[in-house]
Amino acid sequence: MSNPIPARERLALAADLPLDQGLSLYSRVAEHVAFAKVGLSLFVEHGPAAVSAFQKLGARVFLDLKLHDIPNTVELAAARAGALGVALLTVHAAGGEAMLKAAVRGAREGARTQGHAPPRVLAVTVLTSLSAEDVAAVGFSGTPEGAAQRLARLAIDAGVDGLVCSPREAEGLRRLLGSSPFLCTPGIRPAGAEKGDQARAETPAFAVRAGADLLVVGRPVHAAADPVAAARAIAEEVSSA
Ligand SMILES: O=c1ccn([C@@H]2O[C@H](COP(=O)(O)O)[C@@H](O)[C@H]2O)c(=O)[nH]1
Repeated sequence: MSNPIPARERLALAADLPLDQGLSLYSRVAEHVAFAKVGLSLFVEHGPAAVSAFQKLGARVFLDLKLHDIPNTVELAAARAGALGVALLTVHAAGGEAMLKAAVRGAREGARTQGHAPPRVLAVTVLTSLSAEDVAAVGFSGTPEGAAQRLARLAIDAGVDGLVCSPREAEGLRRLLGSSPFLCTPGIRPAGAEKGDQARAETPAFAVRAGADLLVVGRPVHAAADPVAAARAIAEEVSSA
């Protein structure tokens, strides 16, 4: 059975490009992709101007800053992000309960001061670039899936709205946490696409069937000979999964 949410609402373009190129690419694929993800490179270079530039194109902005600091610092940063009217904001689950609660509080308060809807705060569990060996080397015990589940439980209990995880972990997180957390999966690679630095990548159809709400795609669209055709093909795969 196909998912009732249109594919466009389930796709985010990772705009990890110079701003002018990111805006131009988003405009071309906007018919298939509702969210533009502003990440570290764009935000370090352009700050809030990068957010407003995508908002002017009609994009819902996913501000992927992966905040990870002491609670007071994260609360202040999340409040500034909330005030920008972003739809989604990321923090690292490994920042711990007090930091996660501070992020949610800050994001809601910042949005309220500007009359915006509060962003969904998403906690990054285990980066999709980490292999099982990397996960062991950074000191997590067990498998990436086990570590993702422990971090996810901590983050959801602290009040975040959703999680960032590999498509490989989405099904287990749905079993553990039910249908309500918003699950966002980067590490999306259409069949045959270059994996690059993504160690725990899967196809769009795999992510949808595993229970992902939002799929993040960057290089498979940027690097395609025809980015619009690539975005359309991913949207069709999402619709028919
Ligand atoms: O665990 C994570 C968390 C965030 N990301 C971000 O998603 C995109 C993926 O881009 P691709 O070019 O499709 O690999 C990128 O902006 C990352 O910062 C992630 O990949 N994994």
